[in-house]
Amino acid sequence: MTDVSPDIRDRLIVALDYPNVGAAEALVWQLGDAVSFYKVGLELTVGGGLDLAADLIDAGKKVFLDLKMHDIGNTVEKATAAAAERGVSLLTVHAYPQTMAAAARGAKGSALQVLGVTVLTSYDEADLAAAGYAQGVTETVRRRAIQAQEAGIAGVICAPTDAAMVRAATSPDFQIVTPGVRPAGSAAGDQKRFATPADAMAAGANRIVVGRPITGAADPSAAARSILEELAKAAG
Ligand SMILES: O=c1ccn([C@@H]2O[C@H](COP(=O)(O)O)[C@@H](O)[C@H]2O)c(=O)[nH]1
Repeated sequence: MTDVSPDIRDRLIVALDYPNVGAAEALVWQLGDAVSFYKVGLELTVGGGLDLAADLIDAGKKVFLDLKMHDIGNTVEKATAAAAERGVSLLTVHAYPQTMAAAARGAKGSALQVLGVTVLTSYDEADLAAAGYAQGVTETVRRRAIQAQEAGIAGVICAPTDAAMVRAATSPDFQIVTPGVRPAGSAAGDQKRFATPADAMAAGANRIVVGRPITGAADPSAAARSILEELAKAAG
C-alpha cells in the first residue's frame, strides 16, 4: 500500500464494537500503525472499555468515546468534564439544546471535542416519524446541526448523505463526523443512510467512522488500508 499521511490516517475512526477488551485489543494489535483513531462505544464500554481507552491514549492513539449522553444538565456537564480529564478526543451527546450546552460547559478549557448526534444513521423517514418527529430527516438534522453550533460544541454526527447540507448550514470549522460508511460492495447491515468513504469525504465529512466493514472482514488490516487509500485518493 502507498503510505498515507497522518492527516488522512486521522480521518478514519475504527469502531471497536466488541463485548470485551480482549477482542478489541486483538484488533488494535492487528491494525498496528495503520490506524490512529478508535471509537469506544456502548458495547465495549459495558465490557470494560474505559480502561482500554486509557491504554490506547497512553499508547499515543486518539479515542472517540461514543456514549451518546443524554441526562439532566448537571450530570452531562460533570460526565463531559470527566471524559475531558481522561484525555479523550471526541465525545457524543444527543443533539438536544440543553444537553449540548451542558456538554459545552463540561468541555470548556479542554481539548475534548463534543459532537451532537443528530439523527441516527439507522433511521429513515419512517423511523423518525414513528419516534414522534413531524419534520423529516433532512430538516431535523439541519436544525440540530445549527443548534449544536449555537450551543458551542465542536460539531455533529450525521449520515454521509446529510454531510453536504450540514456543511452548507454551518461554519467551515464545524466538525462533521459520519458513521454509516460502507465501501462499495459491503453489506449495509442495519444502516439505512450510508455512503462510501470517498463520497463521505466529498460531501464534507472531516472524519468517518467504520466498524463492521473492518471488524467483520476476513483481513481487517487489508480492509482498513483499502479505506485509507480511498480517502487518500478522494483528498487528491
Ligand atoms: O448515527 C449513528 C451514530 C453512531 N453510530 C455508531 O457508528 C458505528 C458504525 O458501525 P458500523 O459497523 O460501521 O455500522 C457503530 O459503533 C455505531 O454505534 C452509527 O452507526 N450511527
